[in-house]
Amino acid sequence: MKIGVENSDVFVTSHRVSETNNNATASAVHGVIVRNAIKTYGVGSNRYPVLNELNMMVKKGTIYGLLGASGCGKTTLLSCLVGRRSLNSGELLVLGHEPGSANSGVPGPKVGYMPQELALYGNFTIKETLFFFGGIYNLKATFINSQCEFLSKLLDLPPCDRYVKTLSGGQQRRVSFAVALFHEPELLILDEPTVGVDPLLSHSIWNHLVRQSVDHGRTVIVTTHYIEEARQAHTIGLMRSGRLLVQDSPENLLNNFRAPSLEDVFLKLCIKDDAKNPFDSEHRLSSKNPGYKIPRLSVHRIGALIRKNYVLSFRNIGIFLFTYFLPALQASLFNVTLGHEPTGLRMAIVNDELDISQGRVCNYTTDCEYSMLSCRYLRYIKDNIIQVTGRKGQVWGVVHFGWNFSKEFEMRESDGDAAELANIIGSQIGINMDSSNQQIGVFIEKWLLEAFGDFVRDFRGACGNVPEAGLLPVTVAGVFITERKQGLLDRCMVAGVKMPEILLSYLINQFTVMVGQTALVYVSMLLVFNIPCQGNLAVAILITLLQGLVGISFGKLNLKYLKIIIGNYIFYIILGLLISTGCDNEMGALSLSQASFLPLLVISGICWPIEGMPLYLRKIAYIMPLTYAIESVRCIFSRGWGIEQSSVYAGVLVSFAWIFVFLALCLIVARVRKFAS
Ligand SMILES: Nc1ncnc2c1ncn2[C@@H]1O[C@H](COP(=O)(O)OP(=O)(O)OP(=O)(O)O)[C@@H](O)[C@H]1O
Repeated sequence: MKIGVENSDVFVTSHRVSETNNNATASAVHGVIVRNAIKTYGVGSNRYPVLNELNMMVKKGTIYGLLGASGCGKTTLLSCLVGRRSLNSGELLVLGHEPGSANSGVPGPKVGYMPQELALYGNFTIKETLFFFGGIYNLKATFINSQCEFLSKLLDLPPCDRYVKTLSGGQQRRVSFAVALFHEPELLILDEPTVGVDPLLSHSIWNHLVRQSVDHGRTVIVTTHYIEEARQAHTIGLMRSGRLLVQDSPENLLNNFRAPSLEDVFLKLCIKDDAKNPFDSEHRLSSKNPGYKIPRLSVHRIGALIRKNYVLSFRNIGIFLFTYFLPALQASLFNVTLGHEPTGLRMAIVNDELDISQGRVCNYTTDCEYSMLSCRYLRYIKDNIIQVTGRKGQVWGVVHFGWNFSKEFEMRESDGDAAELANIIGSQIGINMDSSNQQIGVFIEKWLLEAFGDFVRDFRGACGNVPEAGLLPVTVAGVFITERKQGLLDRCMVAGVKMPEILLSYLINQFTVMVGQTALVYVSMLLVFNIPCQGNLAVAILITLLQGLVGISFGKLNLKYLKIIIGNYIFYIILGLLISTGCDNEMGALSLSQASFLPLLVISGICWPIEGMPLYLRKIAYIMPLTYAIESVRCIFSRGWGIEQSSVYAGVLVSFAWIFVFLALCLIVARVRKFAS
């Protein structure tokens, strides 16, 4: 018999969808009930319907074969059934509950899902794969082992210690099939399990499904493009353009349509459907957001995720070791490359005071004698400057002494305020600098001035005068320079894993790695580079660990005689999680992560003091996650300040605040993406 359901024609003989049916009664008989399901993709003018008032009833303990052309919406329907997507409107009951509702067990242990894509970890062995999902379902090792043995024989799997990535395509699909059914769920949802497998395997998969339903009373929904193989299903649903054209037993379909094959039935239905109204129901779409339920975290699921993360990390031991030692390596590299005074800077010395007849030898006395004072001054210039004679070769500048420098200097000393201008000019040391490199120029000028101070101090002392009286009335204090990663996910989620559990497991894994990284950084800084910590080292380590939750950055602190480089990780791991939550692929996440690193580094005052930025940028700089943290560590290391100082506790508070902000954003982005897709 034929029943018209609103504007979609659905032929129902064995099951009639009655709106007056009591849900409880229907659920007792039906494993899955779908009523008036509407699902759209896209937003605004790009919004298009994929499920169009679809109605479907799957009796408990039966096999339902969902057939339809590519793109008709089968996978979308299944993903709504397993709770990975939400309907825009309509009613969905799986095992008597709305998917995702409390105690529904869907997603969770009541459903076994085999997605279209492989959705297995290639670096896991078959056994590790089953143990990982077993951990998520909280199954005992003895049960997993016995199932592993049983399914190996049943599905003719390769030895359990073989890596998934080394298996053939057909073998991988059998492992994926084993993962869907090994925890013996009430409901099996299989998205094209027989695609790309040989007819023999396809036959054995169907035989197994029949046994699962007949012998164990399990409900099975299976999609396939191969219409004839679905003859073994109890019910067949023929889907087209987001609607079910018909659902009935294969025998009834063949009889009712007087067709020799199911393909012919489908063909007749399609021709009939084409004569009907075109697919357009957009005007009836309503928006229904089921709202966000705060999921309960499970220790065994988090545990399984953490073990999985560790196993996968250690399988890529090269990359793991690289990332583990990277902060210490980078910190060391920063320490050996940045902040040191430049050496080997060539300066040309043009000394006209030297006597050509005496071979221009630069001799001087240490007495109070106004003779060859230019040579006496030159001996105080730091070894960082290489003095070369004449103006030959590549030099950073020229230091020039007049022919009568010592005498002019003496006259200027004795005449004081009465000294003549010519005399003053004659007693000057001429310095001409190549100003193409500002930092080097600053260093050289500073050293030449320091040398002059030392020279005056020495000479005046030798003459019995107050040494400091001849010094320039300027002191230069310490200069501060502050320098600081999807089917698999779906499968885990259908198994009951919650987004916060995934985030938490990553945080725990990364945190343990980070503790080792931090230890290495501190050992190299304190013991190898002998950077002293004037304050409480524990607070500095706490800030580093808090900051470290998201990657690596460096803070370089240079105070007069010391340099400190600290690796910061926590902040960047969370930033990485946030980026990967919002990205569809690893390359996108990596690119975003890299792209965000440098701006963050620059704006946090690591490369250049914040005080040198425009005022509007300073305000932004101060709310950046690294700014206060670096300042705190600097205050602890160089000033010896404690946690009671606002500059120190601000770093701790700001680090905590950013961790919570980013974690909250990760969950919001994951939620928005679920509803947008
Ligand atoms: N995340 C998505 N965002 C936007 N459109 C999507 C998304 N997923 C699927 N679609 C579109 O929805 C339609 C139905 O896709 P779906 O995967 O449900 O079809 P299907 O019947 O399972 O196809 P196949 O048999 O080829 O797997 C297709 O037009 C597809 O391009």
